Amino acid sequence: MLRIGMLGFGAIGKRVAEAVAAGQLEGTELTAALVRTPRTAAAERPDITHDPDWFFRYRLDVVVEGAGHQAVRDHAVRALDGGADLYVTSIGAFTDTALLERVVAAARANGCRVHLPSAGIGGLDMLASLAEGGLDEATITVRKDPASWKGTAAEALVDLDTLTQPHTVFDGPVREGARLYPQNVNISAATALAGIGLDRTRLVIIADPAITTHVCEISAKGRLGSMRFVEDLVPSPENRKTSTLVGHAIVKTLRNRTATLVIGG
Ligand SMILES: NC(=O)C1=CN([C@@H]2O[C@H](COP(=O)(O)OP(=O)(O)OC[C@H]3O[C@@H](n4cnc5c(N)ncnc54)[C@H](O)[C@@H]3O)[C@@H](O)[C@H]2O)C=CC1
Ligand SMILES: O=C([O-])CC(=O)C(=O)O
Repeated sequence: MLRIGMLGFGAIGKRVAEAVAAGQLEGTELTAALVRTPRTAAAERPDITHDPDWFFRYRLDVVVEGAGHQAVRDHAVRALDGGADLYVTSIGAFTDTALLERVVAAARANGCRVHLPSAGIGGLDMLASLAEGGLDEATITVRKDPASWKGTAAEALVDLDTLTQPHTVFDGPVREGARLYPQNVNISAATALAGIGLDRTRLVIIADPAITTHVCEISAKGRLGSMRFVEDLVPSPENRKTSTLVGHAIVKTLRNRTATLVIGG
């Protein structure tokens, strides 16, 4: 039995829990989940806690983070020191390269692995393959409706409520943009780490009143050729900043862990 600990129980964590409960992840149990604040729901589900010491008392094979950058900073090394493999979705936390190095060192010291899953972005397999031959340039554009940028740095740049035209709220290196928008563009950090890195990958972020979905595009060029990938995804009713697909993608990634036949990757 694969024992999963979930950091976060929102749009992503609940989808993993649903999949386990529905028998869609064979041989897997959701052993415990860690959330930020004490919740009444914890009374209904004793396996959900806000107490890290309680969470880490469980023996876990896998810890899946779907909680945010601070959770990566606070709990990633501890999860690995406990002997679990770690899946991180808040990949923008690794714009802090020293943190990534600490996490990888902890994994190595404990004989564990760190996974940065595709989650909300496609095309990383192709991008990483292109990078094997050397990449000259890579750009990721993240376009979401104005409501998805509420509570972010974009609010200081533009009135999101009265926007009538697409507005570019960031254009620069991923290392800077993924830090500025921690809940919305983790996919840009995944793209950068798969390709030509956090400083050389260009990130363009657009608040677009003409759309109601998340439209993200990767384009890259190198010695082996070029690629262009576009996705157009439905926002999660649980968290508008997150695409509904992300939780499903994590379920697929976890299924690949135990599957006999693995496609892609
Ligand atoms: N790589 C990717 O494609 C994507 C990554 N993400 C990342 O996943 C995170 C979670 O996304 P959602 O599930 O939509 O968020 P959500 O807001 O629906 O749920 C977040 C959950 O994490 C918990 N949490 C927050 N901070 C915590 C902390 N410091 N320690 C423990 N628990 C904590 C909250 O209590 C809540 O249960 C995002 O903030 C983002 O960083 C989100 C979407 C796509
Ligand atoms: O689900 C998405 O739209 C991507 C996302 O929020 C992120 O990368 O943080």
